[in-house]
Amino acid sequence: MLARAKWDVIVVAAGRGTRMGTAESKQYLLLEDKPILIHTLQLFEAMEEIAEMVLVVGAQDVTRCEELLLQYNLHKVKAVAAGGSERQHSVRIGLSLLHGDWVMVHDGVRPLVTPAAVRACMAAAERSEAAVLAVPVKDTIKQVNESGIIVATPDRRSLWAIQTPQAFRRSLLQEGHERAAAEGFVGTDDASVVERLGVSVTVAEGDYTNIKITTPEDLPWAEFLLASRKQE
Ligand SMILES: Nc1ccn([C@@H]2O[C@H](COP(=O)(O)OP(=O)(O)OP(=O)(O)O)[C@@H](O)[C@H]2O)c(=O)n1
Ligand SMILES: C[C@](O)(CO)[C@H](O)COP(=O)(O)O
Repeated sequence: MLARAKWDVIVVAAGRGTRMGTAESKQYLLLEDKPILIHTLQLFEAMEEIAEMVLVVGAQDVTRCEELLLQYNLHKVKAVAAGGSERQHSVRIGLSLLHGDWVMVHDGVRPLVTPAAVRACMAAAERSEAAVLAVPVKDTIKQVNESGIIVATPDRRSLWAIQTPQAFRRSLLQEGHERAAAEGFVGTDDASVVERLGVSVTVAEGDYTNIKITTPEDLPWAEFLLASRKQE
């Protein structure tokens, strides 16, 4: 039986990609034969659980992205909006354009997320109203002060590297963003604005191939992972 399409997705791609160090914003760099962002959008386009998407991009890229949507037949993207100065602002802009009950937020530069991982995140959110994809950290993580001195070594067993998508009942995410804006809070992920409401956010275990393409060495790694999948 086909799953009911009940999830909407905000794909955020309005960043400048400064850590990548390229003239072209990293979300438009080619991964194999098409832009990284297109890989990401095609993943959700193909999932029957997804009703519609909103794409949030740099103001200068709105027209370009509208043309890409036509070129790649990305019919579920119902709007392309100009983002804000921070990722959180871009999310909030996307959120204002959606009205379904359930919403996921996904980084446009995480093109390698799998449908199975997305489904695990959606299922966890449908149980708890808020869930994020994550993986246990493999390295020892330490807190270091401004002088470069280690001040704490958290127990690694409790540490997870948080990914996207992050999935929520839309009204909850909306409340979190409104509270954060009113209080001037800016976090680095979407769960943080919901945690501030005192809501428990569930972790759904994803996989280590769902990398965020951030710095130059991530590009060959993404190419390798994509090629490896084709051989599976
Ligand atoms: N104001 C912003 C900042 C980031 N993003 C998006 O959020 C995702 C994760 O952000 P990140 O990897 O940090 O991308 P950039 O901000 O572009 O990278 P950098 O910090 O190196 O400039 C990316 O898809 C990015 O385009 C966004 O939509 N709006
Ligand atoms: C949302 C995120 O991908 C979770 O790990 C991460 O916080 C984004 O951080 P960025 O600095 O905006 O890439």
